[in-house]
Amino acid sequence: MIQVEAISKSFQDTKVLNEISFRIQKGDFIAIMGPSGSGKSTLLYSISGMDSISMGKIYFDGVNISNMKENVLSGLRLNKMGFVFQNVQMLKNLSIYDNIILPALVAKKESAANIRKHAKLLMKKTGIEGLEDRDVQEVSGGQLQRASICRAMINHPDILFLDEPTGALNSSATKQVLDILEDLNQEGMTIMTVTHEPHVAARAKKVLYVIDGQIAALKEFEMDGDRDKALAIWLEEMEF
Ligand SMILES: Nc1ncnc2c1ncn2[C@@H]1O[C@H](COP(=O)(O)OP(=O)(O)OP(=O)(O)O)[C@@H](O)[C@H]1O
Repeated sequence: MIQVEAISKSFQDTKVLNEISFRIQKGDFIAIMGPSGSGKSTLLYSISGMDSISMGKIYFDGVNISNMKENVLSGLRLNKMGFVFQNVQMLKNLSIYDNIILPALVAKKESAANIRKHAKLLMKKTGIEGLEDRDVQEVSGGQLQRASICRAMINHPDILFLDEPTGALNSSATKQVLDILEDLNQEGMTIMTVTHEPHVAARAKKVLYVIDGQIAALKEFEMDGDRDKALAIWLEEMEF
């Protein structure tokens, strides 16, 4: 689905990504781990076209998006990609429901009835049905993050990008969000998330470990094993 070819990115004189190459296949669930400042978020934002790159190419479904005009790229992001961040970015003057359906209203791909049906389904799936009319300030952090997953999914994206999605959540809210991500992935959604938390990365199928803007190692999990243990052993063996 996405092919990353030798991408580099610099901020002023500092090279933050250094000739990174890899592929994201449909149905992947990839966690990007690595020390603070290693380039994890920059990598996520570069792949998703939110950030420009200095060198290299990124192909999305065979189309080179690294030199696309911003208006074409923003259409691609709206229609094909979903985004979830650590600090939920929702409009405070809209209800939870209106925030969720907003990208669909902007995309204008579906009828109002279909948007409503899809939003209701997503809210049910993520366990936040009944919160439609609440203000953003009237729900918990975990509920708000689940609402942002609904919003990210509303336009039926091909891939979900997440940056530390559980970083601001307590352990039960974290578990709920991770269970949702795992369910979505089992239904076929492709997911890429940045995390520094091993218990989050252990829900993924693959872990990319980034050091100094390069992929230091890649781990593929055996899906039926104890992934928390396998990850801990791998991180220790690799001396990460
Ligand atoms: N807009 C920017 N301008 C200048 N330098 C930047 C900018 N964004 C990131 N950097 C630098 O690029 C490097 C990588 O940042 P990035 O946020 O990708 O790291 P990270 O691995 O996600 O870190 P963390 O785990 O702390 O969030 C850091 O040294 C950071 O200071």
